[in-house]
Amino acid sequence: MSIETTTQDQRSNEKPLIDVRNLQTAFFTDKETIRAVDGISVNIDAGETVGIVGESGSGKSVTARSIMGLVEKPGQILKGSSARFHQLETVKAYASEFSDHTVEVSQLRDQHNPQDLLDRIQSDISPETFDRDNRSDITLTDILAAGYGDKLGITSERDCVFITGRSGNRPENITSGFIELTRLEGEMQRKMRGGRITMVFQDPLTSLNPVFTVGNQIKEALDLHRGLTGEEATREAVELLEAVGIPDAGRRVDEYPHQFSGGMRQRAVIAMALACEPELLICDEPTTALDVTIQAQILELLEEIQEERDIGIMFITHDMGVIAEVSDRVNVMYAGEVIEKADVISLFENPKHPYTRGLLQSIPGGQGGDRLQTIEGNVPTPNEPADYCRFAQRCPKAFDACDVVHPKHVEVSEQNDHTAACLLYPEEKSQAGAVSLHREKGKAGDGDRMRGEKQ
Ligand SMILES: Nc1ncnc2c1ncn2[C@@H]1O[C@H](COP(=O)(O)OP(=O)(O)OP(=O)(O)O)[C@@H](O)[C@H]1O
Ligand code: NI
Repeated sequence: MSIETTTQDQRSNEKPLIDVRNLQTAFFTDKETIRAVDGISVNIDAGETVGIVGESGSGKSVTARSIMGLVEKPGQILKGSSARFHQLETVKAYASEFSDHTVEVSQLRDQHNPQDLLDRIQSDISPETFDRDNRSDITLTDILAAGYGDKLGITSERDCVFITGRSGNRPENITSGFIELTRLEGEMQRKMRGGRITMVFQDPLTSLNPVFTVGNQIKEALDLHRGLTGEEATREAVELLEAVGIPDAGRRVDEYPHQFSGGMRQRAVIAMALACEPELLICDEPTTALDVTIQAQILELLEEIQEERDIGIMFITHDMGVIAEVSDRVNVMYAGEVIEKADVISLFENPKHPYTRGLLQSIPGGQGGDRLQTIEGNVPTPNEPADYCRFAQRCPKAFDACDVVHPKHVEVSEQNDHTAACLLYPEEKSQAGAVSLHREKGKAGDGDRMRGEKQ
């Protein structure tokens, strides 16, 4: 989990493992609509750990559940959202197994001009909806991934593997493409969840069944996702338990979860996750319930696993200290939005958003000195698309415009890819200049006021 610029550079031409764009997940209850995740964009490369940090209720878990396909009624991922899974081998396997859910974008491209299609989408959509800077940058692939293809009648609502390039007709000749995670269902969903993408929750008992031995549960995963059974599966289960540092694995494989300590249980859950050979591991507060020593051991274990297996990790926590330890890059969430993103060093050395600064001051021994400061007030529930800054009420730096202009992400330092959504930036502009920049960015057809159509 070191920051290696060379690896970053080598990868810069490639697609990230997962590319989440403008993800919006809302809960439609009788009383209210909760826009739990309101337009976040996050990407993760193979071998990289991306942290998601924010106070309770900021939308971290709903982000994870949306990617996993675990959003349940009355929750819904809204149209305009996209989460593209780019791992080529998996795309090929899906294209082969679910060929009737596959669309050849290069062929559609000959027939359709993205700009014409955009004109045909009724609501006025801004480039921001697609996480692009200009309207002309929006591609056909963006339009399909965000779920507008079926609205336009050029794909079916069941299409989910979008193939952009291949030479010849066979799945093995596919050269690029992605699986749109927000549109998976049924068997396609089951293969992805707990297969290519797995999740580790705060409480290991959510993932472990008390009536089966730990070994049997690992073997079930091995059977389901890798077709291993019998002796072979038992051997692999023991090896996995050894790999996650469980001593005397040959004996413990036949024990039940209640015979394991909390830390050992979480290790067993991680072994179960690894049994599926995931490409992406989502950890939602995996160490929050553990004591500090065990927590450190689990974090170390995750780091080892990652180095060995080159998997991408999304790491969710409300703890800035843990984030500093595990992440390569960090996304700070507030009320359904990512409000600052940067590599971990820039974020901690040079935090920009007043909310990030507030979080850092609340770390014991952190920038607040010995006094532990917490930000006064609570995260508001996002009920409406915001045309103001959701943090303004609690922000020590707020000024008049914060109540009427929605801040957009702008570059805030020379460091690459360090952005914050705050009207104080860019610093080199006057306050009025900065405000009008944010206003302009949000305009482009007032698109984001129109967001959030139900799928
Ligand atoms: N099933 C649900 N029905 C209605 N609202 C929900 C549901 N699940 C989550 N929410 C709401 O979505 C918002 C975000 O919740 P989420 O669990 O993602 O927060 P979080 O950042 O993970 O917080 P924590 O640190 O406490 O785990 C909250 O306002 C929450 O009440
Ligand atoms: Ni959570």
